[in-house]
Amino acid sequence: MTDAPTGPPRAIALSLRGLTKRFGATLAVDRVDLDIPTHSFYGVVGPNGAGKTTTLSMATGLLQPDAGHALIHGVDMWRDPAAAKAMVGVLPDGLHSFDRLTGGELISYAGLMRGLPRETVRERRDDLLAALDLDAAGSTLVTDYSAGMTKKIGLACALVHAPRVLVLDEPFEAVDPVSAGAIRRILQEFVASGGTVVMSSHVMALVERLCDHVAVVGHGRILAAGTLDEVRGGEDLEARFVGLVGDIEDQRDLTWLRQS
Ligand SMILES: Nc1ncnc2c1ncn2[C@@H]1O[C@H](COP(=O)(O)OP(=O)(O)OP(=O)(O)O)[C@@H](O)[C@H]1O
Repeated sequence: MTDAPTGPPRAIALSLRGLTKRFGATLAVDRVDLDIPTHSFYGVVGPNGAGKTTTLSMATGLLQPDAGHALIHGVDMWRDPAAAKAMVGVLPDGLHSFDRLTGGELISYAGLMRGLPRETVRERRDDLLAALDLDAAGSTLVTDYSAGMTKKIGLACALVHAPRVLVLDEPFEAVDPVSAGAIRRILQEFVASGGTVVMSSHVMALVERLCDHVAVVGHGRILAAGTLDEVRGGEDLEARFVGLVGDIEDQRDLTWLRQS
């Protein structure tokens, strides 16, 4: 018996091999292997402290791994960081930016740092501020931004050099529903036009709605990874997630909180 034809294998946009990171006694990421196909919208989910941010930080050149490799379209992030980083846009967790710049200046700075011509930077800055509904805030200092606005300006900085792969840590956290809709549209168009999005999130419904692939991370390891349907295995993602990472073990009642 032969297997049904599945079509040619998709190229890999981001490949992690044996990625490992320890902080003192904590093994935050433990020999992670993961392949993220090109043109996928890939969700990374896991409980608090599972190792998502540490993994994504190593994959994008923000944190040096103790062991292992991260390849962006075949280019090793830690052997050839300039070439690898040119292909990635990153929205880190808790953006530490130059918050005495205005939003517009911050996008321009990101574009110039990426080597774009001034005129291109100007055009893209204005396009991004409009697309993310930040025109009015473009001349406000980032230090005066709300959490959601800071997230949006971080996303604009990640997009300005038109990367092939976007790696986003909790892009929808603290973002209002209208802005979330704008971000969703931008990301969906990015994937439809050939880009790859990797996004961590705690919101299972959002991952089910947006992502075509998902990895579940727990205790620094990949517990399940594949297409959304493969990982769900007929359940909804939340049920599968709880099944994989385990329910909270100590279900102690806070009886002292009861009012009567
Ligand atoms: N700079 C650091 N120094 C010490 N320990 C760290 C550091 N960064 C992360 N850790 C630890 O590594 C583990 C993984 O943390 P990480 O932030 O990657 O998890 P996460 O899955 O992104 O969590 P969350 O969903 O809460 O953001 C945790 O135990 C965390 O306390």
